[in-house]
Amino acid sequence: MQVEGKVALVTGGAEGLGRAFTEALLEAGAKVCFCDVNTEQGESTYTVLKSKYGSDRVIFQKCDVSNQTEMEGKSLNYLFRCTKETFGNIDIVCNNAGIGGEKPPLWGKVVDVNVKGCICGTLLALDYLSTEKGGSGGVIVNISSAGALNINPYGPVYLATKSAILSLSRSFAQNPLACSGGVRVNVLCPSFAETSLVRNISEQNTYDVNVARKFVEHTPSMSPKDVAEAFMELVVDESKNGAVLKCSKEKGKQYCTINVTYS
Ligand SMILES: NC(=O)C1=CN([C@@H]2O[C@H](COP(=O)(O)OP(=O)(O)OC[C@H]3O[C@@H](n4cnc5c(N)ncnc54)[C@H](O)[C@@H]3O)[C@@H](O)[C@H]2O)C=CC1
Ligand SMILES: CCCCCC(=O)/C=C/C=C\C/C=C\C/C=C\CCCC(=O)O
Repeated sequence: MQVEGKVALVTGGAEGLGRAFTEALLEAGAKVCFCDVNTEQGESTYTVLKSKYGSDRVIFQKCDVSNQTEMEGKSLNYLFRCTKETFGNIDIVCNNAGIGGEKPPLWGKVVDVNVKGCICGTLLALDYLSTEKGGSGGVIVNISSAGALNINPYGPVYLATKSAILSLSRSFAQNPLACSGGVRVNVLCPSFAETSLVRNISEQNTYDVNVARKFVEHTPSMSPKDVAEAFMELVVDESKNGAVLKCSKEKGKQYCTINVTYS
């Protein structure tokens, strides 16, 4: 896909990986709407990006991806509508917003943000991108985790949500809604990257926090820019649909094949 002139929507773009994805898309010539629940950080990032890329190429919207109804404030429905109204089309969607939290009552919010937010964002993306519904096709990249391909005793709820994103994306890639509408659906599975999510590992979002921190310390971490490079490959390479791309500091990019049969 030629990214120049295309329109992208990124959730959770105020900082971390979402900000790096937003910048990579802007750098490649796209117009980007990024959203975040954190207005202060979002506005601050917007100020930087606007001065670098121009106010006609980037917009920031406050949005909580776990908000399923218009009544409660800025929902994903609103975000998609606003992006289309501002830029005229949507070609690229990245469902990135995600949080960690293992213990009650936090784990319910983790499911709402990571799973429901990604499902809602994927369904809306199919609606807006599909050629059968007036769109011009395009690509959805959902953000899972390298942990979703394995087990991890310290973050079972977080990793369950990331496994859900993996299955959701691989399944939608073969679904008629996507296939007949010219929409590719790919999933990125990063290992550790230097962001607030990892810096803020605590008793609330991991079991055995000291062991978890040691595990993180001993696993080489990527910069958000490294992860954005892998993300852009899934956007640009039109041969990739249903692709599962793992990336890590030690091994770089690796496409994963998952073979499961029903019998
Ligand atoms: N940092 C890492 O090592 C890895 C991160 N990931 C995934 O990458 C994604 C981004 O994570 P990071 O950048 O590391 O985290 P981060 O905490 O640095 O950034 C996440 C952003 O999402 C926003 N956000 C949180 N809840 C939201 C909501 N309900 N609605 C809208 N925005 C919301 C936050 O305010 C923040 O700006 C997440 O889905 C995470 O699970 C996956 C693998 C590794
Ligand atoms: C090789 C595992 C890569 C996991 C990368 C990832 O998604 C990082 C998430 C970091 C924090 C999320 C917060 C809580 C979830 C808890 C654990 C995740 C794994 C932590 C660990 O010690 O392995």
